[in-house]
Amino acid sequence: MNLQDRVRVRKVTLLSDNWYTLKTTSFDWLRNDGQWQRMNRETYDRGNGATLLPYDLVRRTVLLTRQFRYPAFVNGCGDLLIEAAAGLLDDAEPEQRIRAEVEEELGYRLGPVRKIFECFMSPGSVTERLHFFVAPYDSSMRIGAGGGLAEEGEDIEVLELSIDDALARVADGRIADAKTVMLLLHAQLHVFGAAQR
Ligand SMILES: Nc1nc2c(ncn2[C@@H]2O[C@H](COP(=O)(O)OP(=O)(O)O[C@H]3O[C@H](CO)[C@@H](O)[C@H](O)[C@@H]3O)[C@@H](O)[C@H]2O)c(=O)[nH]1
Ligand SMILES: [Mg+2]
Repeated sequence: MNLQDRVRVRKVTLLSDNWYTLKTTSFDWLRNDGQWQRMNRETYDRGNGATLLPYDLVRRTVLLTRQFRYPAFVNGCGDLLIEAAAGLLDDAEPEQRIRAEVEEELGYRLGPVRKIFECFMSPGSVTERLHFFVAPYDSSMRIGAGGGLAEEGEDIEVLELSIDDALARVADGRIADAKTVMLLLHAQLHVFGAAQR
């Protein structure tokens, strides 16, 4: 049965329309046992995003960012967060947006990029679909210091790590951002791993 035939939306209420939007929706769901069940779910809509891991196969390095994330801080994170460069699409194409974001945050103008997958990062409450990319980089692509847009409150450090150091930080929890862990494990298996075989 088509999913559209299992959901009957009754009422959508806008709870917050400040920076992004938060809604609560009352709907009926047709359960597997054939019964209709009434539900309420909140959805936080901040649009879709893209993220990218630049890698250097010769030097066995990757480029990451380090920045303050208030929602992580308020949930007990006592350090700046190490993350892959990422940004919201603002209705642009994912590849075009992530290229611009890598220039702003990392200061590199990339050549070809490769899409690897797209994922819902928190599908119980956040609508966002995140597009994942990897791309080779080298020093000739560096066009600036990166750091993000200060006028938007971005205060980003650029971090170049060996892939082994980055993976060690995933293992001991110093890298704890989901998109970044996903990209690094992908790179271990399919980028650096493939290059060794
Ligand atoms: N004033 C204000 N500014 C905000 C607010 N929330 C975000 N911003 C600003 O909005 C901009 C968003 O920056 P981007 O680089 O486009 O996005 P991002 O925050 O890095 O998000 C990326 O990472 C997220 C977390 O991993 C991803 O969820 C997201 O898809 C994206 O890839 C930043 O300048 C940030 O300071 C807010 O509530 N108020
Ligand atoms: Mg960003």
